[in-house]
Amino acid sequence: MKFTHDVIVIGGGAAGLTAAGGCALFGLDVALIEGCKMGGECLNDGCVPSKALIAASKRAAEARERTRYGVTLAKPMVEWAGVHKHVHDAIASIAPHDSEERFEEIGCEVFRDWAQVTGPQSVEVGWRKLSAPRIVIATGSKPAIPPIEGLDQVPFLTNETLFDLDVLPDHLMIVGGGVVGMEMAQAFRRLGSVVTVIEPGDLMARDDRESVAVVREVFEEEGVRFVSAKAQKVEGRADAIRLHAGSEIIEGSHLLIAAGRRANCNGFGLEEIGMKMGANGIEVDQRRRTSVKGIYAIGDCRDGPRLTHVSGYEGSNVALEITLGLPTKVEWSALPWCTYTDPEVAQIGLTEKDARKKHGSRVTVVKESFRDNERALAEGDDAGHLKLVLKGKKVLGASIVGKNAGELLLPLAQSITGKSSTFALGSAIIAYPTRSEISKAAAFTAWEPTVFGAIPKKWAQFLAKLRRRHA
Ligand SMILES: Cc1cc2nc3c(=O)[nH]c(=O)nc-3n(C[C@H](O)[C@H](O)[C@H](O)COP(=O)(O)OP(=O)(O)OC[C@H]3O[C@@H](n4cnc5c(N)ncnc54)[C@H](O)[C@@H]3O)c2cc1C
Ligand SMILES: NC(=O)c1ccc[n+]([C@@H]2O[C@H](COP(=O)([O-])OP(=O)(O)OC[C@H]3O[C@@H](n4cnc5c(N)ncnc54)[C@H](O)[C@@H]3O)[C@@H](O)[C@H]2O)c1
Repeated sequence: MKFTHDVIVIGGGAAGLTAAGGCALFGLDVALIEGCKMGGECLNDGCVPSKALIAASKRAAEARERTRYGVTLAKPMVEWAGVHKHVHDAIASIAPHDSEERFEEIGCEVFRDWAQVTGPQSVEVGWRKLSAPRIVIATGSKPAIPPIEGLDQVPFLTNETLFDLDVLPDHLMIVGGGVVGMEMAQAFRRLGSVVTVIEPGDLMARDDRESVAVVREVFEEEGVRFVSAKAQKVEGRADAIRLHAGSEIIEGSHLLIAAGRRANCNGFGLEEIGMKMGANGIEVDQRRRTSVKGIYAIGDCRDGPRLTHVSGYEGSNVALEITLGLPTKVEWSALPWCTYTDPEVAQIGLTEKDARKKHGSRVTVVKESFRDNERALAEGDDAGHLKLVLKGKKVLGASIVGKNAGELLLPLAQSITGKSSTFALGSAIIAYPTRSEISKAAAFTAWEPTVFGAIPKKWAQFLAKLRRRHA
């Protein structure tokens, strides 16, 4: 069979761009197909706008605490048009990196239309029929819309519309206290909205409970209200929405649904070619191969962790497998993630709870507080801690809550993957005063009983005795 390309990549988000770019850099003929915006969710309605909004909200929060360190700031004036512009300027500044022009330059043939899979090796896009021995599905996900009575009758926001708001909500009700719900709750509260989060289960359920408790306390101090119930019914109209949750009726101006994701895996031909689907996404093996030979699925469209760096990781794995024929499995033992609340909650590897489930009583935990970190004390910002989850001296995971916690994950990634030991981390020279010292302190604490144990003590005493005798 004569193929039009070596590989067809469907989806121009983090996953698809990495796979397509990687294959093109090895000189393959790549078709890259994107039906909507290049850059996908992360750039257009995910990470980038949310982090830009968080940056604006931090500035407002800083000014709201008028006098600090003996310095008084003016009362913050939040101008929504300016915040909106900042968010969209941030998107525009990163857009060239993900653009059609850049990927054409790298060597991809870029198609800006919706793809339809017509066979295990063929795809139609617009009027073109493409074929390749390998296809990569990287079609992402959509916000999941929970079954709430009346939701089809009232206007509601999702991450796809939130960043286009033309006014700051008076009262934002958020259904879902997961990652999106929590990041946006604090951002909008700090910008001046009244915010109510409706969550029946644990807030940020995947994270360490002690870390989340620190965040919850800060949120409550800042005035975010939590309702511990399921959103069951909504009614009303724009600017006057009533939401029923448990025994409460909450009235707000805007409603944000942040209740998880649904994979984009239907309606473009995958079922017709017999592709197996899992509970929430395309079923894949560890090499991201689907049940249809020659077709891979990566990123948010398959079941599994939904994060930009995971999409990128899977994209490069699949590119290596396709270009060099190297079977490349995913490996999650050092998977990091970070929720950009203030304080941040960062996690890598296993939480204490998951480690205990897996390794039982062999798990030990070392906890260091930022109250013992001199940089944090000097800055008067010492909320939070680092928990090192260990089996013997091996790091299984770490949970950090505190200012810039996400920046502290790198040495722990190296420790989990065996590229650096806890001993190396505990004895490294770290610039003073930095928050990174907390990782060194935790690693050293893990070694303390061994370093100052009976044998080294006896040896030191023996040497001291010898010295007294012979000096
Ligand atoms: C508010 C919010 C904040 C987030 N913040 C973070 C963060 O801080 N850090 C982090 O790691 N993750 C974050 N995420 C998650 C992150 O955005 C996603 O995990 C990531 O963008 C997924 O990338 P992807 O390439 O798999 O999918 P997507 O980016 O969704 O890309 C899929 C692309 O495929 C296209 N497509 C779909 N079907 C077809 C078709 N048939 N034909 C052609 N094109 C098609 C779509 O138009 C889309 O552009 C956030 C998510 C949200 C909602
Ligand atoms: N910083 C980051 O890395 C970051 C930021 C934002 C989003 N993301 C990614 O985006 C994805 C989606 O985030 P999310 O917050 O939408 O999902 P999530 O799965 O984190 O949280 C969804 C929450 O909605 C709740 N919920 C569902 N139905 C409800 C109802 N009827 N009433 C009240 N609550 C209800 C659930 O109990 C759950 O806690 C995540 O997979 C995450 O990985 C990552």
